[in-house]
Amino acid sequence: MKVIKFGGTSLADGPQLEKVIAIIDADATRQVVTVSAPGKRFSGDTKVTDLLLQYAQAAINGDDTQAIVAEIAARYQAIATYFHVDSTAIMPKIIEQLQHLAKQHYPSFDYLYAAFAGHGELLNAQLIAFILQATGHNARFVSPKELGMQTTGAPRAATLAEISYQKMAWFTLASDEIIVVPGFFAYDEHGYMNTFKRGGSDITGAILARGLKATVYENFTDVSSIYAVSPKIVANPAPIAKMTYREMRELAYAGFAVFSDEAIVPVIKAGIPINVRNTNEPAAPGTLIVPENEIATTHAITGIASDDRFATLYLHRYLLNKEIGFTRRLLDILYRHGISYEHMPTGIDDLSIIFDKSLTSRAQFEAMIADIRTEIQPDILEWHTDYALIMVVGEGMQEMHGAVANIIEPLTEAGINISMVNQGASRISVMLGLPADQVDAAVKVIYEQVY
Ligand SMILES: Nc1ncnc2c1ncn2[C@@H]1O[C@H](COP(=O)(O)OP(=O)(O)O)[C@@H](O)[C@H]1O
Ligand SMILES: N[C@@H](CC(=O)OP(=O)(O)O)C(=O)O
Repeated sequence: MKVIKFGGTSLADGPQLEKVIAIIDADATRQVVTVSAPGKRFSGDTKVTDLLLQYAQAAINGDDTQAIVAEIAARYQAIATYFHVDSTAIMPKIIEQLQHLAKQHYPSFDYLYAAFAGHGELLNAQLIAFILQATGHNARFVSPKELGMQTTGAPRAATLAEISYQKMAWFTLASDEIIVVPGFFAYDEHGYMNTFKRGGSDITGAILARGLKATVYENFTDVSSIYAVSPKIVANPAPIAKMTYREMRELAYAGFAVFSDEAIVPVIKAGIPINVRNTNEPAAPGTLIVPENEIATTHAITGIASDDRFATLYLHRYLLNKEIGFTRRLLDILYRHGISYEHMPTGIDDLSIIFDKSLTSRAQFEAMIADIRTEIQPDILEWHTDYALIMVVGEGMQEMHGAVANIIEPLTEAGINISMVNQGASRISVMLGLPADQVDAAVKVIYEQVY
């Protein structure tokens, strides 16, 4: 059995869903179908998830929500209309669930946002199961709850409770049936809808692959390959035919938006290969992501990823490295404010902390900085919100001599100033930190150098 996941771009409208159904039909073992919410139909369009977040905001503000509900419903209606199905049997249910969202009580705004956002996938899975049935498939909608999936943690950045896998082992799939499972969300122990982080339908697919013991996890998107560098930065970059889990995890963390970094973890545990493929070119083999022992390294560097979602705090204080308990006091402040950090490179008198801006609000950061000023009293404190990281990743880097010099020298020649270099911990990557406005230029220079 294969688990297949279709991203928002693969489900944006009727013609896209038609391609998806052809892909399901082409292989009888593609029985577990995970779906995202309808994504962008064209550049500048708005994803249904983002429309739902607008709806959530309007509901919080007490604004009139009729127009936004109609806009969201129209996205589903257009898909139903394309397939000429009897939409009176499904659309009223979709509209009712949308309207019900604004009438419910939530423990906090975070729970409210999570519930609104997750409905993009919930309603799409219901609609797709309905269309599959109407077009002669033995298909049914299956909720994450029915499968035994249970979330834990923050409502909008949840993780799966480990107990879920025991429950999932009890789920039985008939030999000839197709199940359609909404991606991106599940319910917590109190029954509240929680979502994984944005892009989290990839995570659902990976959980299903592990929990239902798939032979492969096929992840269908809108590119025929994972490329050595983002096609948004370099035109026609080199495709990657095969890579390891840990290469993918590091690259995904640092900006390869094509696959979510957290989605690697469940499949690693089960050793299931991931195959990233293109809905618009289903015959292309795509990229295979496999365990470390299944790959013979062909080149030292597999990929170069970059992301500007970071901020950095720089602290300078003489004899900082001699002061016992300094780091602990600093981390206590972060802990008190509920802030997690990404990296903390240190020198003898200096320390930087790199944060992921998408995880923390501006107000939280400001309160944290105020406490650091009073409690730590650094000689210099700088806060930079436009910070980017580049990850140069490859299994072959472990044996490569002069890897860092090979990357840094051409950047220096190009006048690009790198403020942080970190190699070592993972042995398969070099991490560079730099101002966000220089990141694309730096990625191009590195790509030219290593490919
Ligand atoms: N290294 C890369 N290789 C391929 N695609 C990449 C890479 N880095 C970023 N992307 C982007 O990821 C996009 C696909 O991911 P996403 O938008 O999440 O798709 P989906 O809608 O299928 O979930 C591609 O269109 C591409 O622009
Ligand atoms: N729809 C959710 C989850 C997701 O995975 O979407 P997509 O497949 O469009 O990246 C989001 O926008 O975050």
